Amino acid sequence: MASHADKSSLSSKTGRGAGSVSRVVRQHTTLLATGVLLGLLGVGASLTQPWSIGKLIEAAGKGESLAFPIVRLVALFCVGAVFSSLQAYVIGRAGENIVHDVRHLLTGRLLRADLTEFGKRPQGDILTRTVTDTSLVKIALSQSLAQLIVSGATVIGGVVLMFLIDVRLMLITIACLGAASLISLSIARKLRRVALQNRDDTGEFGVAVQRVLAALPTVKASRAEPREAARIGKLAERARRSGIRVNAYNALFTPSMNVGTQGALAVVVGAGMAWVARGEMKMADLTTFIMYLFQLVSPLVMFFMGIGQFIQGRAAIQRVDELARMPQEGNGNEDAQGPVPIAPLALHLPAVEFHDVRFGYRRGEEGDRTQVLHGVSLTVPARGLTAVVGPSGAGKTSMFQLIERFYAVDGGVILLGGQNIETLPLDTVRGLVGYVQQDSATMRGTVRENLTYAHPHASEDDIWEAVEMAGLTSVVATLPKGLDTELGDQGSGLSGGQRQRLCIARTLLQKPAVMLLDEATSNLDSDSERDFRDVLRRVSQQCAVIAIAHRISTVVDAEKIVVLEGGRVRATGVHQDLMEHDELYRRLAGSQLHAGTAPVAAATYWVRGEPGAGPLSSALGWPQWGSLNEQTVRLRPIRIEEQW
Ligand SMILES: Nc1ncnc2c1ncn2[C@@H]1O[C@H](COP(=O)(O)OP(=O)(O)OP(=O)(O)O)[C@@H](O)[C@H]1O
Repeated sequence: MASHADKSSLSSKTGRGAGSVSRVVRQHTTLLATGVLLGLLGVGASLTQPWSIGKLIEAAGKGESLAFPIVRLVALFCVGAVFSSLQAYVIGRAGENIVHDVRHLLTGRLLRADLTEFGKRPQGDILTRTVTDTSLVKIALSQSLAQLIVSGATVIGGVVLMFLIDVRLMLITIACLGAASLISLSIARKLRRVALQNRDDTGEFGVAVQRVLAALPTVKASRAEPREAARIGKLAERARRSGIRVNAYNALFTPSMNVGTQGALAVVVGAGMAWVARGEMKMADLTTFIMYLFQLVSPLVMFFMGIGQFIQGRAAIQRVDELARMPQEGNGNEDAQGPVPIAPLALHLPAVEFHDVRFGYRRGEEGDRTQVLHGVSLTVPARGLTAVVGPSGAGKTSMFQLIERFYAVDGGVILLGGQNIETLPLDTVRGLVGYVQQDSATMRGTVRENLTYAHPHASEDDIWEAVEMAGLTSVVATLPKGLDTELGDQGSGLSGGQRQRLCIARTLLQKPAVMLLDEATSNLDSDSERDFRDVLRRVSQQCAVIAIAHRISTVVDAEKIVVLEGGRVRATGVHQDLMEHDELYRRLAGSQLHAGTAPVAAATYWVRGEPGAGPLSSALGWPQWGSLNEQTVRLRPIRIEEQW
């Protein structure tokens, strides 16, 4: 994994460092400039304070009235304090505005990100960049930048005034502070390096934690807790070590400046007092000089710290810019088009057509692809159930993802209601197509929020109709707060089958023109699945339903069945035809059947001890599928190894 330093230098080489963040910052320059101006006014006030103290000492020495010098001094203190707190508020506000806009921009781009590119990045890394790095951007572009300007101005102003007071003392001061600054600069350089390393280490720790949290049940079921704890522990240890190094350099940084200042102070006081004693210098001037020297220390330290912070912040800016440059769906023009009214699809045209569609997932560099679909052509009528069956890895889910336009085809064309989907706005495509995914995504939130996710303004009647159609009414009745029951992450609080039905109800509520069901019934029990078949019948009279069939019973009823193998359409027809003419379909029909009834079938096989009654129905004279009812199917024995 390349370090940030490497990435940073790469970015600057390609000239891509200044990007989205700098565009956001430009929108806040007025507020930032106001903050800096207030800071400079505060600097002006504080630089006149030692001069005013000198005047007070002079007046006291001459026995003049002290009232005016004291009032002037207090007024300068107050003005300085007001400007400095106003500056802190305005700069802080600008910083919050910047971080808000950067996060808003990033979130928008992440939500519209091209899925291929998105899939290449660890989610923990995306989270770190969106949350932590944006905070560093805020610090770099508001606090550190203002700190650099204000403390820089204080240092320059102080140095000039000290030169005016006494050149010899100033040269002594520059020599001492210069030596200390050189040491501090070299420490700052090392500090930056270890701080970047610490950010990398902390980021890797975050990625590892996120990875196990996302798969905690798997970790537990695999008894991998000790291994994961050790692995994450090592990363935490690495972050601790680099954190300690950061701390060590930080601990050296300020004291090295302090030593320089204290050295300068000692020499200045010694030499100055000698010159005062010899009458070569006034006591008031020496006091003023020493006060400037004191006043110089803190801005000087702040200046160097500001440099360190700004450098770290620049690395964060580059990381954020890199994320914001993530390729976008539809070339990023989707939002510009705004919501487009969605017209229903024409009934006389097929709902979906694939014409010689070729597709492969991009891996790594451009051009490096895993070819998945090799010239798929098929037609899905505007009404009725079309089933897609095929062995695992045949490309069934990939076809659905192309219809949803999660990915773009490499060749051929997909038509939705007679129109090329690539020419339709994404919003229209996804409004027309409802998708129940294989791993049925349910989210944290109430059941109602999950149901209305694709159709937030659905009426209560529509919600209950969808709940009823998906067979969820009795489930909702048992929930403590009905539709307003809170679910945990990934919908925990419901069973797998209930979550799946929830996703089906959500898609029904969307009233899509095309409904894609990716093994949507895999978690349903036989009774629920039978009810759902009725639902499918009804829904398929309202729209086109394309189902990746897990259960053979879903396929039996389908108006059209497409058999996919190795990314090619191998056969198309109705169940009976395919059983008669397609060898693979016959085989698949058998194995899908077993997948749904495996435990029963396997147990039957071994208990009965009828090894002769094997699974290859046609070979062993098994009855034709059409003549089987569900009960016969459930009792049919299979070999144990077929489960695998
Ligand atoms: N995001 C991805 N990146 C790279 N390759 C992928 C990706 N998703 C799927 N594939 C590959 O594409 C091929 C087809 O996958 P797909 O999920 O479409 O198959 P499927 O027929 O739906 O399989 P299953 O029935 O097991 O769900 C597989 O070889 C798979 O490894």
